[in-house]
Amino acid sequence: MEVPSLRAAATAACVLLAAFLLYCRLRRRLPPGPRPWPVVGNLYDVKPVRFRCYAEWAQRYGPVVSVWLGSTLNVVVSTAELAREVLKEKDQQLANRHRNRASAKFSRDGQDLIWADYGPHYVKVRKVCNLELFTPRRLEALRPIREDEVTAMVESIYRDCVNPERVVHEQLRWVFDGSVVHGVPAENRGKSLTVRSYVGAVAFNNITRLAFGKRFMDADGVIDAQGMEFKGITTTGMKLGASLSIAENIAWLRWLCPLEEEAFAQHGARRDRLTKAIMEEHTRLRQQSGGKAKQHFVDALLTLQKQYDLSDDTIIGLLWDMITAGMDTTAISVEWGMAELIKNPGVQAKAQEELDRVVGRDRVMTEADFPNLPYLQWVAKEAMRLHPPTPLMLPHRANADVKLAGYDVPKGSNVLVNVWAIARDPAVWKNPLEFRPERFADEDVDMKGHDFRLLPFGAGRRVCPGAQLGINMVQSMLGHLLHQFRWEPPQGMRPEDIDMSENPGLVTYMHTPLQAVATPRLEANHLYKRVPFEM
Ligand code: HEM
Repeated sequence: MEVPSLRAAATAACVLLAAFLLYCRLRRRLPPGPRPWPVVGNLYDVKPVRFRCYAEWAQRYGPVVSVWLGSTLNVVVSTAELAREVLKEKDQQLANRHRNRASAKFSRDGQDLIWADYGPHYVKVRKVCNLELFTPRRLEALRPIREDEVTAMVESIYRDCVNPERVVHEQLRWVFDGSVVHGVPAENRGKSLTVRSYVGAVAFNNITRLAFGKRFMDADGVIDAQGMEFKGITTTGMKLGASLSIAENIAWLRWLCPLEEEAFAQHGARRDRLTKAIMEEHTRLRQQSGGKAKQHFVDALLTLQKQYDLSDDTIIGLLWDMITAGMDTTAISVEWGMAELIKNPGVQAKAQEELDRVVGRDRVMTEADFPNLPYLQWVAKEAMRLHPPTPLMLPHRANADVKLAGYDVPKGSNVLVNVWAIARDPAVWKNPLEFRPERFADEDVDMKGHDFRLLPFGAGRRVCPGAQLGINMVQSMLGHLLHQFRWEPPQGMRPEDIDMSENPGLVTYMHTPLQAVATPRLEANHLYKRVPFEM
C-alpha cells in the first residue's frame, strides 16, 4: 500500500510542477516576433545578414522583437531609447555573455574579458584594461608604432600604384579575415588595388605589436615563422568556430553532434605554446634590461600579474581578446569609409582640402594634427555610423528576469542592440542614408557610449575598452590615405556601382572587397617612405 501511494504523490507533484512551469511561461509577456516553429524556433527564418533581417522585423513587430534561435530566446532592440534601457538602466542585469561551445573552449569558460560573465573576475580584468592597458599615457607611448605602420602602408600603396611591374608576394595578399584576396590581375597591377589588403596589414601589425610586442611581417610583407604559426592559429580558430552545427542552438541535440574535442584541445595547446614562448622572451629581455618594462600589453600584464592576481590563462586570454576584437574592426571601418569616399567625391575633396590647409603638402599628417582636422574626424564618425563593424555589438545575456519596454525578458535570454538600425533610424537622424559628415558640425554627437543614437563601440559597463585606440587607428589610416592619394573606382566602374552589401557574420566586412585606383597627390617622393620605429 505504501509504495503505490508514494508513487501517486510523486506523480502528482510532477504534474503540479509542470503545470506551474507552464503557467509561469504562459503568464510571461514576451516581446512580439515572428512565430517560432517547434524545436528550431526562427532558426530558418533569419536571413544570413542578421542585422538587416532584424531591422525588417522591427518594422513589422515593433522596436523590441523576440527571435527564437532553437530553444534560446534572443531579444533584439532597435531604438535609441531601448538601447539606453539595455545599456544604462538595466546594464547590470544584462552584462553577462552567451558562450557557445566554441567560445567557451577558446576562453576557458570565460577566463578572459570578452567572454567573461559579469562578476568579480570580470570586474578585476576590466580594471586592468581601464587603469593599466588603455590609459591615455600608454596609447600615447604606443603612438610611434601606429605611425610606423600607417607610413608603411603608404609606402606599399605608393610602390604598387607607381610601379605596375612590382611583384606582389603571395603573403602580402593574405588578408586578416582569413581569406585570400585573389588580388589584382597582373595586367592591372598599379592601377586597381584591393584596399583591404593594405588596411588589413596595418591593423594586423598594429595589434600584434601592441599586444605581443612583435612585428611578424618584414618590410616586404613576408611573414616570419612565428607569424605563420600565429596565422595558422587564427585560421584554425576561425574554422573551429564556424564548425558548430544546429545543435549549438538545440541543447538536447548536442549528444548527437559532439564537439571535435581533440581539435579544440590541439588548438588551445598550440595557442598556449606560441603565447608562452613570447611571454618568456619578454621576461628574459626585461630581466636583461634590469627590470625595465616595455609598453606592450604582454609586458604590462606580466609585470602586473601578481598585483592583480592574474592566471596565465587570463593573460593569454586577454592577449588573444585584443587580436579578436581589435584587428578586423579597425580594418573594416576604414574599408567602408574609403568606399563611401569614392562614392562621394565631394566629401573626399573636402577632406583633402582640409588636410592640405592644416597639414600642408610638404609633410605628412600625424596624430598630433587630429585636433585641427574636425572634418576628418567627422568622416571617420560618419563611416562608423553607417557601417558599424559589429552591427549587433556582442550579445549580452540576462543574469536575472528583466523587463524591457514593459515586456518580460527571462533570465538566460540574450539581448542584442541593433546599433546599425539605430544609426539609420529616420526618427533620430536627418536623411540617415546619406554619407554626410557635415551632420556632426550641426550637432557634435559622441560615439563612445554617451549618446544612444550612435553606438559603434557599445555603451555601459561592457563598452569597448579599445574605443579610443580604434578611433585613432581609423582616423590615422583615413587621413593618410586621403592626404597622400586621390581615390577613384577602377576604370570602367561608376562610383554608384560599388557593391555596398555586407558579408554575414558577427563582424561585417564588405561583401565584395573594395577595389580602387590610387593616384599620389603630394610631389616629394620622400613623403611616401615608411618611418620605421623599433619598440
Ligand atoms: C573601430 C574599432 C572598434 C570597434 C567598432 C569596436 C567595437 C566593439 C563593440 C561593439 C564591443 C562590444 C560592446 C558590448 O558588448 O556592449 C567591443 C568590445 C570589446 N572591444 Fe572593441 N571595437 C573596436 C576596436 C577595438 C580595439 C582596437 C581593441 C583592443 C585592441 C578592442 C577591444 C575590445 C574588447 C577587449 C572588448 C570586450 C569588452 C567586454 O566584453 O567587456 N576593440 N568592441
